[in-house]
Amino acid sequence: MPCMLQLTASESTAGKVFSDTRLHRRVPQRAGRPTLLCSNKRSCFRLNRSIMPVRPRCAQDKLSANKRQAVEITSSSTAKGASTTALPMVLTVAGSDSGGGAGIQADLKTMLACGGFGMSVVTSVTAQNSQGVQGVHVVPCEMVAQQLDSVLGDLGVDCLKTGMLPTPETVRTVSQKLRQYGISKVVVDPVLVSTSGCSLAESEVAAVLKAELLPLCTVLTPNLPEAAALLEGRDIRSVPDMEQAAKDLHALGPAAVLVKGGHLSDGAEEVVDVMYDGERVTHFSGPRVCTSNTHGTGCTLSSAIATNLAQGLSPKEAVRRSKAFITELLKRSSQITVGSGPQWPMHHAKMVEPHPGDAAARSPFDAASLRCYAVTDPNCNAKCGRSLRKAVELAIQGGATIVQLREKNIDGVDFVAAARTILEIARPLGIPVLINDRVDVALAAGVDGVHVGQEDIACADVRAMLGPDKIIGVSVKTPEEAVKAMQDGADYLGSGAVYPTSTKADSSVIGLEGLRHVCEAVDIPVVSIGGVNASNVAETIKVGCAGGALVSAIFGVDSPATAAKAVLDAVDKALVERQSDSS
Ligand SMILES: Cc1ncc(COP(=O)(O)OP(=O)(O)O)c(N)n1
Ligand SMILES: Cc1nc(C(=O)O)sc1CCOP(=O)(O)O
Ligand SMILES: [Mg+2]
Repeated sequence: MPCMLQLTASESTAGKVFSDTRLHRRVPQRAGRPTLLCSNKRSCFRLNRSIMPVRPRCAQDKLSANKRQAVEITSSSTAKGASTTALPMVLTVAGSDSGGGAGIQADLKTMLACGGFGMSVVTSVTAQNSQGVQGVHVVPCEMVAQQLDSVLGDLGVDCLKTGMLPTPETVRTVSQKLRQYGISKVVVDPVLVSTSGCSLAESEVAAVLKAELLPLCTVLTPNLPEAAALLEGRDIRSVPDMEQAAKDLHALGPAAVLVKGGHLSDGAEEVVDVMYDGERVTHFSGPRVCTSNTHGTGCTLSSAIATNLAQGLSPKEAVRRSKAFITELLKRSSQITVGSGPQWPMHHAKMVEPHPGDAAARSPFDAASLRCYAVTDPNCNAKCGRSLRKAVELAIQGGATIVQLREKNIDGVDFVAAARTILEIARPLGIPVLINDRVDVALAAGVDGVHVGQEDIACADVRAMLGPDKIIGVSVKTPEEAVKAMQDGADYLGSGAVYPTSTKADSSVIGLEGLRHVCEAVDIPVVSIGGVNASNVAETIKVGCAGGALVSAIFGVDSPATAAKAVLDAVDKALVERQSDSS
């Protein structure tokens, strides 16, 4: 991984860094009188002078216009409204981690990865790396206040998060500014001690946090040691203990409390975080990711929550998404080696750059391939006295656009051999061949993909095994299953049974309405299956399908070619009608 260290003065908006030691910039002052800010790498000072207000250079620029509006609002001492810019503006008030894994640095990386415009107020400068914390330099409260004024008085904030607040005075300063600017969305990550055991806050900080900051807080995110510290050293050893702690912390003022369970040593494979919002307790579970790359997880989670809140999500939905984000980030970072100490950071770029399984990392799947989807069946072929190869040949002759080999009674060796003979027919014609259930067979035969159901190997695992370029189809019955499959890297969904079918008698019927809900929930193509034939396939196109998947209507009849042609004609006609209806 390329590592970069830049020595520079910090700029509280994080939009750019001071790169010139004699940088002069005019910034509007809240009271309406412009201020000339002079900064170099050793000092930063403010000169109040009577100079002409600066004319905005890009009057048409929306952001600039919004900034000006924010200035007008704040110059009458009111906080900027959350919707004055289209960007979710997120501010972290925290300590700097020179190692880049936690603190301000992790916060800004997270805000970027989650789609926020990250800004920063530095409360403390720490010298830190993978081995621990070597030094802490507290930023004077006047400078913390000045940074807050710079950001809140000009750019505006949709959500603010706090991290390391090293002294009681820092907590008081931040709380006072939150009240002054009327900041209504506040995430408090009560950073007290570093993972390596170094104290990051003076001992009186917990008491002042409770008295001053928690009453202003929207979501409080303590881990178990932090929750214990805020509750007079209470033992928290189980999920019921966490629930009680969340309720007791809620009584101190936050609208919601998320007690994180990562430190619970109960041997469970799942990590459960517990949230209490004054009405109900919610559990958020995710797999425990086995990795040393955990430095900065608390900062990252709280920043993700802040960015999601800034985007208008409810606290519960913001936490749910942020938990999924951190779990995925931990997985994707688990192999990264940085530094010689015990604690390695995560690499947030892993959530931005293409990853196997992301739609962006794969070549787009052509939904037109699904128009006439022929799914083989050994019983149909036996009944009609045809070999698998002959049956597929006829289906393709008639117009089948994709073939799935659903050979349930065949062993692996024969299955691979059969798949290779089908490839000989299909590949020259550009017809994709998929294997039902068996990822090993698909890999060995080199076919185009796999179709799996809810009881088969999980889609995300299939994607990890097949890589970004193979086609993966997943069977779903509900919108929830559909969204999950899409997120896990499916290219298309098979949804049914739309009508009763004796080919898979145990498949419950979802009907056309069930199919419509699935189609509406996702933006990957859906193919209908279960009792589908040339006479009813058009109905499934009307509710949003890209095609029909058929077993008996193609392979259980005298002429698979004629049957496939009738299906393809019906689908194409229905697609044209759907197109003209919508235009
Ligand atoms: C296109 C398509 N859709 C659904 C299925 C069913 O898959 P699954 O639920 O795994 O059931 P089996 O086919 O394995 O019995 C499918 N095969 N193809
Ligand atoms: C393989 C399969 N999957 C289904 C599902 O509901 O997911 S129904 C089904 C059988 C479809 O066979 P026919 O076209 O003969 O009805
Ligand atoms: Mg299956």
